[in-house]
Amino acid sequence: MRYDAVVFDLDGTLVDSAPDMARAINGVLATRGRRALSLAEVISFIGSGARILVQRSLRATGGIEGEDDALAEFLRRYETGVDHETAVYTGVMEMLGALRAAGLPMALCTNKPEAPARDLSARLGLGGFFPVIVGGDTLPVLKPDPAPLHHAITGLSADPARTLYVGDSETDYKTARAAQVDFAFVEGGYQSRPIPDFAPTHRLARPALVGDLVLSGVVTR
Ligand SMILES: O=C(O)COP(=O)(O)O
Ligand SMILES: [Mg+2]
Repeated sequence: MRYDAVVFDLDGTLVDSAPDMARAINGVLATRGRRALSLAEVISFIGSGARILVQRSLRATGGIEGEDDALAEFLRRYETGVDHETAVYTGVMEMLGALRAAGLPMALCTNKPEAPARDLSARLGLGGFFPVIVGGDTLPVLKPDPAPLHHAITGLSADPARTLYVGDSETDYKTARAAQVDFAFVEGGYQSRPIPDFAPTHRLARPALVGDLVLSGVVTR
């Protein structure tokens, strides 16, 4: 058994995007007279998409009233600076290059809305690796519903049974499980709590190791 396609999560898996998300949400909070969130707090709120990030941030600083306006302002602020401080994790460009050279089709499946996901990928030089990018607003449902992952796999014309999903969060784990797709958990991303009943197919200390895992053609369960 070897993998014929790989789908990646974005935030906390391929890129360290939390600083720009923190700047945008703290801008929203400042205009409402709320306190600023620490980077660690923001990281703990990432993983379920922009609306949930805004909801959690408002709730943590006094209450969720005005959520729709706050979400619109968050997206405006975020979209004007998606790549100010966001960096691709070490070794990721080389790993993606190696997978592409081996002919593996690759997609992104992120809960970040599709427009900033595409913009960020393009700005960081990742866009060319991913003919398919599924964001948190591409479909009516987002992860952990399995539909976005299935949509990405279908977009690649790949076989779900031979596809690996790579992510950093409980949301990604649940998504892969619901989609019945093998899952490689990348440590050191934005997952700040232990995941209940956690049994990923693979655990990797860093995202760059996806290359060795997939290109070795060996599946260790
Ligand atoms: O934007 C989020 O909440 C999470 O994004 P991710 O799915 O790329 O980790
Ligand atoms: Mg993530």
